[in-house]
Amino acid sequence: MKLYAQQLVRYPEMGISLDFSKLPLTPEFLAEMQPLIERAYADIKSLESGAIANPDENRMVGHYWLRNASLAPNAELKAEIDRPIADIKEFASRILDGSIQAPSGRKYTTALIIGIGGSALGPELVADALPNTGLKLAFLDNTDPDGMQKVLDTVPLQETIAVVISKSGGTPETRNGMVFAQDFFRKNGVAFAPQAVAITGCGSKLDKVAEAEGWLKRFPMEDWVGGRTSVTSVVGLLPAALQGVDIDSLLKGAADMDAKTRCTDTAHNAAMKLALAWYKAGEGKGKKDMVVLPYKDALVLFSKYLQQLIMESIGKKLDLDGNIVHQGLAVYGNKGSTDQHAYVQQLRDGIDNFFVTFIEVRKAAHDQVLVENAFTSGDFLQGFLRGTREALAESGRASITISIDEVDAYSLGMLIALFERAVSYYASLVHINAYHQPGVEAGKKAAGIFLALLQQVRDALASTPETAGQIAGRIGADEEAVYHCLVHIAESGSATWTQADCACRDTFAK
Ligand SMILES: O=P(O)(O)OC[C@H]1O[C@H](O)[C@H](O)[C@@H](O)[C@@H]1O
Repeated sequence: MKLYAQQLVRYPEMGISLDFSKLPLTPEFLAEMQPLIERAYADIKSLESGAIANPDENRMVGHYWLRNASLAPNAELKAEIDRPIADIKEFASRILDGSIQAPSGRKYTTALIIGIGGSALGPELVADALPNTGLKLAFLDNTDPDGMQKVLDTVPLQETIAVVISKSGGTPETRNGMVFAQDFFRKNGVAFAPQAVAITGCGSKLDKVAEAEGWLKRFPMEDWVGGRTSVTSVVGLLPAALQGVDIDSLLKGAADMDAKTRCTDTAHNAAMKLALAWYKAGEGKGKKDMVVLPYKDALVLFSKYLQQLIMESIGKKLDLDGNIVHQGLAVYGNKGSTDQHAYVQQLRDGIDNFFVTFIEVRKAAHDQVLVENAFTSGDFLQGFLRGTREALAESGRASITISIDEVDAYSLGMLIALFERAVSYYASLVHINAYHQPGVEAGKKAAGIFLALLQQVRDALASTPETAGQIAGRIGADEEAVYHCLVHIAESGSATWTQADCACRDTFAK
């Protein structure tokens, strides 16, 4: 049998196949990995049965139940899944058919989604990948005031429903997005609360604000769903339903992939094979980055989505026994064949520190135009995919190719579940906790310290010009940090800044 056929995992009834022939999982490698493979199957089984799979936060990890509620360990949890889905569908259909109208009396046409990280990347992926037959979606996914203003300037406020998403309900960027949007609504004479929906944990800060202000609707978010695996929860499903996506199809794609990759026969388990390929490529230590190259514009955000899913899950300092391991799997990518005109040069000829995951989409709805002789654009796209894959292989560069028939709600659900499960398996293979993110806290704490210093520096600014060093000396703070506070204060218009030849002699005054 040819290698490409030997190294293929196919689920023809689902329209997906994975070709590992350019990163072959040899019988010897599989035999060597068998003990770890068995551990990974046992781990995912206990995770799906409701074990505390996130020991640090003492939480169950239940995103797989979201697409098959019967797996949830008890009736209460099962109801927590079924009820919101019915609720989402009912709410979205009433928004779409106009039976819930904006206070202006108009039908809603736009949804402004406010969230960040796991509370934005999934909805953004779905919004970009799938057709829009319902509301137009716009996103505030950062605390950059100029970025937010740019988005707000495009939304018709009197027919815009605002959906604020935060699992914790306390993420500063999302709170800032909400306050910024509220301010914009107010300045334009539109009340925010009657057009606002919250998706958040019960009793969170956001939940309390939404309740106190009488927002249109609050959807609870379960504590056993992590942000980066929340796209098949209310976080992803409500925006998708508002966009007009068939959310049952999305869930079905994910459920079917879950079912296929629950089997312990590795030869037929696409997610386990994916995890094993990652392991093989990077020797179980993440020594090679994963470049994601979807040859379909609709999937351009997929690499960004996978970046969080994989890097926040796998990038860990400690293993489950507390040993320092500094695990990780770096992910980047854009789309083929655009990348061929950007960084594929390095992939082919430069440093060999990566493997590629090609994503091929077999069908194209608009491929009737002959662009050269008998060839269409789609022929070229296919040619570039196959050509790049071969050219990389010729120079010894490994790749995996995932092929799907088309990008629709079903196949997107399928891809999301495939990678979620590969992450679960890979985390077990390398023995780390995939479901916490302790490292993220360090940046948040440091930002808090900066803000406290910013206030101190603002209060300390005098009308006589002083250098950062002089102010730092007066308030007993670090000179470099004070300098950056002063520049920020000056650039926001609250101080004058006289620049000297050398930065350390710059002076600042009120
Ligand atoms: O949904 P939220 O609680 O607002 O969290 C949004 C995001 O922020 C955090 O910093 C985490 O690192 C992410 O995993 C999370 O998705």
